[in-house]
Amino acid sequence: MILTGPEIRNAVSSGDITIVPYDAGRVSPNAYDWRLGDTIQVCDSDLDAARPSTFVEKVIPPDGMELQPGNLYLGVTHERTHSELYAQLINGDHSLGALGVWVHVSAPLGHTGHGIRWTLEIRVARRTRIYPRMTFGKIIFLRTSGAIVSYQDIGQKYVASTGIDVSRLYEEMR
Ligand SMILES: Nc1ccn([C@H]2C[C@H](O)[C@@H](COP(=O)(O)OP(=O)(O)OP(=O)(O)O)O2)c(=O)n1
Repeated sequence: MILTGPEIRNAVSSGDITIVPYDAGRVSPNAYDWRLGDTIQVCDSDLDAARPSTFVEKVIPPDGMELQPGNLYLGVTHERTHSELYAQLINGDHSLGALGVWVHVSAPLGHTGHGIRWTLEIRVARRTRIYPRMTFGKIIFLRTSGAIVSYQDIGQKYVASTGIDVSRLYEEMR
């Protein structure tokens, strides 16, 4: 079940959801409107799932950065979110989708117990200028059913994440 905006506000007040920085004005009817962070990693070369990938990190200037179709960009959310109680899903929003911007390629889920600034897998349909701290999408919170398992207790790949994570799939493929 999806949490409504008022329920997100309550959960932030009670500590069941952490959003840092938090702005109550960014709570929408069924979501929290998150922002793009200040840095982005750029990959314009071929990738191999069995090897570490190479990205170049850049600071997004205040007057914006133009993203190119065909490149893969790893961005990061401005906000860190966490909940031991609720699962989270990250997505873009219609305003961004209507510009032809994807905020993830195939990874919407944030596990219970994982406190993160989310890694974004950004692609653009057209050359598109983006800006640091712009509103970039929505995170929704879901009530779970069954015993809660915390991501940080089961030693998964990205548990120590502090920001942008490149794929660590290659570690499984050695
Ligand atoms: N766009 C995304 C999607 C997920 N995550 C974070 C939150 C999740 O709790 C964590 C793990 O996500 P997945 O389970 O989808 O990733 P993997 O299956 O690759 O990793 P693991 O084996 O650790 O579960 O990564 C993220 O930062 N950015």
